[in-house]
Amino acid sequence: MNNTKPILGIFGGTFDPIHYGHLRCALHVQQACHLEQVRLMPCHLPAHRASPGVSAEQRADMVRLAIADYPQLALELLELQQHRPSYSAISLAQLALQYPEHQLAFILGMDAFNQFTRWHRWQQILQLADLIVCQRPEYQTLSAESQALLLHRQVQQAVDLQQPGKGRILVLDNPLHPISATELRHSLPELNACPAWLPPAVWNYIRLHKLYS
Ligand SMILES: Nc1ncnc2c1ncn2[C@@H]1O[C@H](COP(=O)(O)OP(=O)(O)OP(=O)(O)O)[C@@H](O)[C@H]1O
Ligand SMILES: O=C(O)c1ccc[n+]([C@@H]2O[C@H](COP(=O)([O-])O)[C@@H](O)[C@H]2O)c1
Repeated sequence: MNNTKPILGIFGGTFDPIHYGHLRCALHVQQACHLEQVRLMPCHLPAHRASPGVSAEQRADMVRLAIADYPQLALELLELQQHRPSYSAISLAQLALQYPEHQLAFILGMDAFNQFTRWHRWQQILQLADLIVCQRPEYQTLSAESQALLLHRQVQQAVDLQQPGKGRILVLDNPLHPISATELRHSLPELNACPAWLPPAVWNYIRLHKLYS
Protein backbone atom coordinates (compact mmCIF):
# COMPACT_ATOMS: atom_id res chain seq x y z
CA MET A 1 0.00 0.00 0.00
CA ASN A 2 1.33 3.44 -0.88
CA ASN A 3 1.40 6.18 1.69
CA THR A 4 -1.17 8.75 0.76
CA LYS A 5 0.49 11.45 2.87
CA PRO A 6 2.90 13.69 0.99
CA ILE A 7 6.36 14.00 2.54
CA LEU A 8 7.62 17.32 3.85
CA GLY A 9 11.40 17.67 4.17
CA ILE A 10 12.68 19.72 7.12
CA PHE A 11 16.27 20.86 6.63
CA GLY A 12 17.51 22.41 9.86
CA GLY A 13 20.70 24.39 9.99
CA THR A 14 22.58 27.32 11.39
CA PHE A 15 22.96 28.65 7.84
CA ASP A 16 25.70 31.09 8.88
CA PRO A 17 25.62 31.76 5.95
CA ILE A 18 23.60 29.49 3.65
CA HIS A 19 25.78 28.23 0.77
CA TYR A 20 25.46 26.07 -2.35
CA GLY A 21 26.28 22.96 -0.29
CA HIS A 22 22.95 23.47 1.51
CA LEU A 23 21.02 24.65 -1.53
CA ARG A 24 22.12 21.85 -3.85
CA CYS A 25 21.51 19.21 -1.18
CA ALA A 26 18.01 20.58 -0.56
CA LEU A 27 17.22 20.53 -4.28
CA HIS A 28 18.69 17.06 -4.75
CA VAL A 29 16.82 15.57 -1.78
CA GLN A 30 13.54 17.12 -2.85
CA GLN A 31 13.79 15.58 -6.29
CA ALA A 32 15.40 12.25 -5.40
CA CYS A 33 12.95 11.54 -2.55
CA HIS A 34 9.85 13.02 -4.20
CA LEU A 35 9.27 15.42 -1.33
CA GLU A 36 6.39 17.83 -1.71
CA GLN A 37 8.61 20.60 -0.38
CA VAL A 38 11.81 21.11 1.58
CA ARG A 39 11.49 23.65 4.37
CA LEU A 40 14.81 25.17 5.46
CA MET A 41 14.64 25.90 9.19
CA PRO A 42 17.33 28.23 10.57
CA CYS A 43 17.99 27.52 14.23
CA HIS A 44 17.58 30.44 16.60
CA LEU A 45 19.57 29.55 19.69
CA PRO A 46 21.65 26.51 18.72
CA ALA A 47 21.69 24.06 21.59
CA HIS A 48 24.95 22.52 20.46
CA ARG A 49 27.31 25.33 19.47
CA ALA A 50 28.14 28.95 20.25
CA SER A 51 25.54 31.47 19.11
CA PRO A 52 26.41 32.76 15.64
CA GLY A 53 27.69 36.34 15.32
CA VAL A 54 25.07 37.04 12.65
CA SER A 55 21.50 37.40 13.94
CA ALA A 56 18.87 34.73 13.35
CA GLU A 57 16.85 37.25 11.32
CA GLN A 58 19.79 37.95 9.02
CA ARG A 59 20.52 34.24 8.59
CA ALA A 60 16.85 33.76 7.69
CA ASP A 61 16.99 36.70 5.25
CA MET A 62 19.91 35.00 3.48
CA VAL A 63 17.99 31.71 3.28
CA ARG A 64 15.00 33.58 1.85
CA LEU A 65 17.21 35.15 -0.83
CA ALA A 66 18.97 31.88 -1.67
CA ILE A 67 15.73 29.95 -2.25
CA ALA A 68 13.79 32.72 -4.01
CA ASP A 69 13.97 31.00 -7.42
CA TYR A 70 12.88 27.58 -6.15
CA PRO A 71 9.18 27.10 -5.37
CA GLN A 72 9.94 23.58 -4.08
CA LEU A 73 11.95 25.15 -1.21
CA ALA A 74 10.55 27.28 1.62
CA LEU A 75 11.73 29.06 4.74
CA GLU A 76 10.49 27.54 8.02
CA LEU A 77 10.46 30.20 10.75
CA LEU A 78 9.33 27.98 13.64
CA GLU A 79 12.60 28.04 15.60
CA LEU A 80 13.19 31.73 14.95
CA GLN A 81 9.87 32.63 16.47
CA GLN A 82 10.57 30.85 19.75
CA HIS A 83 12.87 31.94 22.55
CA ARG A 84 14.10 28.52 23.54
CA PRO A 85 17.11 26.41 22.62
CA SER A 86 16.53 25.03 19.11
CA TYR A 87 16.12 21.36 19.93
CA SER A 88 15.07 19.44 16.83
CA ALA A 89 12.94 16.98 18.83
CA ILE A 90 10.79 19.83 20.16
CA SER A 91 10.58 21.54 16.76
CA LEU A 92 9.59 18.32 15.00
CA ALA A 93 6.89 17.62 17.59
CA GLN A 94 5.45 21.07 16.88
CA LEU A 95 5.75 20.62 13.12
CA ALA A 96 4.01 17.24 13.31
CA LEU A 97 1.03 19.01 14.92
CA GLN A 98 1.20 21.82 12.38
CA TYR A 99 1.31 19.47 9.37
CA PRO A 100 -0.92 16.51 10.32
CA GLU A 101 -1.57 15.72 6.66
CA HIS A 102 2.13 15.25 5.94
CA GLN A 103 4.80 12.76 6.80
CA LEU A 104 8.02 14.46 7.99
CA ALA A 105 11.59 13.74 6.91
CA PHE A 106 14.43 15.53 8.70
CA ILE A 107 17.37 16.23 6.37
CA LEU A 108 20.91 16.41 7.71
CA GLY A 109 24.49 16.04 6.54
CA MET A 110 26.69 13.09 7.48
CA ASP A 111 28.66 15.20 10.01
CA ALA A 112 25.45 16.03 11.86
CA PHE A 113 24.22 12.43 11.63
CA ASN A 114 27.46 11.23 13.21
CA GLN A 115 26.55 13.27 16.32
CA PHE A 116 22.86 12.38 16.24
CA THR A 117 22.80 10.05 19.27
CA ARG A 118 24.07 12.97 21.39
CA TRP A 119 21.12 15.14 20.48
CA HIS A 120 18.41 16.09 22.96
CA ARG A 121 15.74 13.33 23.01
CA TRP A 122 17.01 11.89 19.73
CA GLN A 123 14.86 8.77 20.10
CA GLN A 124 11.79 10.99 20.01
CA ILE A 125 12.92 12.41 16.65
CA LEU A 126 12.78 8.89 15.22
CA GLN A 127 9.20 8.56 16.46
CA LEU A 128 8.24 11.73 14.62
CA ALA A 129 10.15 11.65 11.34
CA ASP A 130 12.37 9.74 8.96
CA LEU A 131 15.97 10.90 8.50
CA ILE A 132 17.53 11.64 5.12
CA VAL A 133 21.31 11.84 5.41
CA CYS A 134 23.33 13.67 2.75
CA GLN A 135 26.88 12.61 2.15
CA ARG A 136 29.48 15.30 2.65
CA PRO A 137 33.16 15.25 1.65
CA GLU A 138 35.54 14.73 4.58
CA TYR A 139 32.71 13.24 6.66
CA GLN A 140 32.23 9.96 4.89
CA THR A 141 33.14 7.69 7.79
CA LEU A 142 30.22 6.72 9.96
CA SER A 143 30.66 6.78 13.73
CA ALA A 144 30.04 3.49 15.59
CA GLU A 145 26.82 4.96 17.05
CA SER A 146 25.53 5.91 13.58
CA GLN A 147 26.38 2.46 12.23
CA ALA A 148 24.44 0.89 15.09
CA LEU A 149 21.44 3.06 14.29
CA LEU A 150 21.59 2.14 10.62
CA LEU A 151 21.69 -1.54 11.39
CA HIS A 152 17.97 -1.68 12.10
CA ARG A 153 16.70 1.49 10.53
CA GLN A 154 18.43 1.97 7.18
CA VAL A 155 16.36 1.82 4.03
CA GLN A 156 18.12 1.47 0.72
CA GLN A 157 15.93 3.43 -1.65
CA ALA A 158 14.11 6.75 -1.61
CA VAL A 159 10.93 4.98 -2.67
CA ASP A 160 10.93 3.08 0.66
CA LEU A 161 10.09 6.36 2.42
CA GLN A 162 6.83 6.54 0.46
CA GLN A 163 5.49 3.68 2.58
CA PRO A 164 3.82 4.63 5.87
CA GLY A 165 6.29 4.67 8.74
CA LYS A 166 8.73 6.72 10.80
CA GLY A 167 12.25 6.41 12.11
CA ARG A 168 13.72 5.04 8.91
CA ILE A 169 17.08 6.35 7.75
CA LEU A 170 18.06 6.86 4.13
CA VAL A 171 21.71 7.62 3.35
CA LEU A 172 21.61 9.33 0.00
CA ASP A 173 24.06 8.82 -2.81
CA ASN A 174 24.14 12.54 -3.54
CA PRO A 175 26.71 14.65 -5.42
CA LEU A 176 29.39 15.91 -3.00
CA HIS A 177 29.84 19.62 -2.32
CA PRO A 178 33.14 20.44 -0.62
CA ILE A 179 32.12 23.60 1.19
CA SER A 180 31.40 24.64 4.74
CA ALA A 181 30.09 27.82 6.31
CA THR A 182 33.14 27.86 8.62
CA GLU A 183 35.43 27.96 5.59
CA LEU A 184 33.31 30.69 4.01
CA ARG A 185 33.30 32.82 7.17
CA HIS A 186 37.09 32.64 7.24
CA SER A 187 37.59 33.52 3.58
CA LEU A 188 34.84 36.15 3.16
CA PRO A 189 36.83 39.09 4.64
CA GLU A 190 39.50 38.58 1.97
CA LEU A 191 37.14 38.30 -1.02
CA ASN A 192 36.29 41.03 -3.50
CA ALA A 193 33.92 39.04 -5.68
CA CYS A 194 31.21 36.48 -5.10
CA PRO A 195 32.81 33.04 -4.55
CA ALA A 196 31.50 30.05 -6.49
CA TRP A 197 29.93 28.53 -3.38
CA LEU A 198 27.64 31.40 -2.51
CA PRO A 199 24.45 32.46 -4.31
CA PRO A 200 25.05 36.01 -5.66
CA ALA A 201 22.00 37.38 -3.82
CA VAL A 202 23.50 36.14 -0.54
CA TRP A 203 26.85 37.69 -1.39
CA ASN A 204 25.14 41.05 -2.10
CA TYR A 205 23.30 40.84 1.24
CA ILE A 206 26.54 40.09 3.09
CA ARG A 207 28.22 43.09 1.46
CA LEU A 208 25.27 45.42 2.04
CA HIS A 209 25.09 44.56 5.75
CA LYS A 210 28.87 44.30 6.18
CA LEU A 211 28.61 40.78 7.63
CA TYR A 212 31.63 38.55 8.31
CA SER A 213 34.02 41.46 7.82
N1 LIG B 1 28.49 20.82 1.83
C1 LIG B 1 27.54 20.13 2.45
N2 LIG B 1 27.15 18.92 2.00
C2 LIG B 1 26.18 18.21 2.67
N3 LIG B 1 25.55 18.64 3.79
C3 LIG B 1 25.90 19.84 4.27
C4 LIG B 1 26.90 20.64 3.64
N4 LIG B 1 27.04 21.78 4.34
C5 LIG B 1 26.18 21.69 5.38
N5 LIG B 1 25.51 20.53 5.35
C6 LIG B 1 24.48 20.08 6.30
O1 LIG B 1 23.52 21.11 6.41
C7 LIG B 1 23.04 21.22 7.75
C8 LIG B 1 23.25 22.63 8.26
O2 LIG B 1 24.64 22.87 8.27
P1 LIG B 1 25.29 24.22 8.79
O3 LIG B 1 24.33 25.35 8.65
O4 LIG B 1 25.91 23.99 10.11
O5 LIG B 1 26.42 24.43 7.67
P2 LIG B 1 27.94 24.11 7.78
O6 LIG B 1 28.54 24.43 6.46
O7 LIG B 1 28.16 22.75 8.34
O8 LIG B 1 28.36 25.23 8.83
P3 LIG B 1 29.55 25.28 9.88
O9 LIG B 1 30.82 25.11 9.12
O10 LIG B 1 29.37 26.63 10.50
O11 LIG B 1 29.29 24.15 10.86
C9 LIG B 1 23.81 20.16 8.56
O12 LIG B 1 23.00 19.00 8.64
C10 LIG B 1 25.04 19.90 7.70
O13 LIG B 1 25.53 18.59 7.89
O1 LIG C 1 18.33 18.94 19.01
C1 LIG C 1 19.54 18.81 19.22
O2 LIG C 1 20.03 18.41 20.29
C2 LIG C 1 20.49 19.17 18.08
C3 LIG C 1 21.87 19.05 18.21
C4 LIG C 1 22.68 19.38 17.13
C5 LIG C 1 22.11 19.85 15.95
N1 LIG C 1 20.76 19.96 15.88
C6 LIG C 1 20.14 20.49 14.63
O3 LIG C 1 20.76 19.95 13.48
C7 LIG C 1 20.71 20.91 12.44
C8 LIG C 1 22.12 21.07 11.88
O4 LIG C 1 22.95 21.63 12.86
P1 LIG C 1 24.24 22.49 12.42
O5 LIG C 1 25.00 22.77 13.67
O6 LIG C 1 25.01 21.59 11.48
O7 LIG C 1 23.73 23.72 11.75
C9 LIG C 1 20.13 22.18 13.05
O8 LIG C 1 18.75 22.23 12.75
C10 LIG C 1 20.33 21.99 14.53
O9 LIG C 1 19.36 22.66 15.34
C11 LIG C 1 19.95 19.63 16.89
